[in-house]
Amino acid sequence: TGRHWGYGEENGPDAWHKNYPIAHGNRQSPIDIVPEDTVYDASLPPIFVSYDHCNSINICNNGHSVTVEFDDTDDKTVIRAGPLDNAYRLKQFHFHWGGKGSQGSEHTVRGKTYASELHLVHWNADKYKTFGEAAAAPDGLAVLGVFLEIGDEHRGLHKITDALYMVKFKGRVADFKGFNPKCLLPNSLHFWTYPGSLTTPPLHESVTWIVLKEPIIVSEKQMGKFRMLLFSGEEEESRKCMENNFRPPQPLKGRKVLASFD
Ligand SMILES: CCCSc1c(F)c(F)c(S(=O)(=O)NC)c(F)c1F
Ligand SMILES: [Zn+2]
Repeated sequence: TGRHWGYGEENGPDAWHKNYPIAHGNRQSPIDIVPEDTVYDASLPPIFVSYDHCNSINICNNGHSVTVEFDDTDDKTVIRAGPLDNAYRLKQFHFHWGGKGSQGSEHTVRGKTYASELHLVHWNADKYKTFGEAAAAPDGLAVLGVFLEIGDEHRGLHKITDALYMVKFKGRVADFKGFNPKCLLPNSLHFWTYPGSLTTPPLHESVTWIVLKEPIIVSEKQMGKFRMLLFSGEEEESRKCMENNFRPPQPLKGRKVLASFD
């Protein structure tokens, strides 16, 4: 098969444009968020996260990240309001992280990077029939981004890090039922929002980004467990630790970043 995209020297973010020219588009993600340049919009309502009847299905190593998938056949787990005109259904969440210390997030805040970034991926099921259709539409996806900062250990993250051994290799999937990602949200839902894209190929410009200002705190030990995952499958001889699976900030190209707080 052809060279698959990844985060290595040859197939990393700087090479993605060869197979995905949209990489040089006008609404690419992530971006560097400069708080002084954001616009406080008092008319922006808070976001409502309705994750009560949570229904995670499995945890998976897809060779780029570790993802937890949800049953999105009805409106049980949605976010609404904020910059959104519809209810967006939770499809999956995953993480991006570094190799050490506090590099690893995708969005940055005035150049500051965090150790990791959680992405909760939602799709506009009010307007589109399938996730795939929504993923290619300008208002199809809403991704809630949460920064992870190193400090004390995070009780909610334990359930995830304790399950990572089951999906060490690319292609592995394991049952992971009843996990409610609400426990991974910080106290404040103050957010920045801007029109952007997937941060991995196909880099569709279909994401309304909602990035929370307040990080959650996780321990170095918990982050270390993510780095024991492998990019490679069990049958491959080259064992590459899954780390630094983040795309660097992309040009803002005149986009306005709104803030829900002053
Ligand atoms: C279409 C693939 C399945 S869902 C998905 C994903 F798996 C992913 F990794 C990212 S990301 O670009 O890496 N982070 C925002 C997404 F945006 C997604 F929508
Ligand atoms: Zn992501």
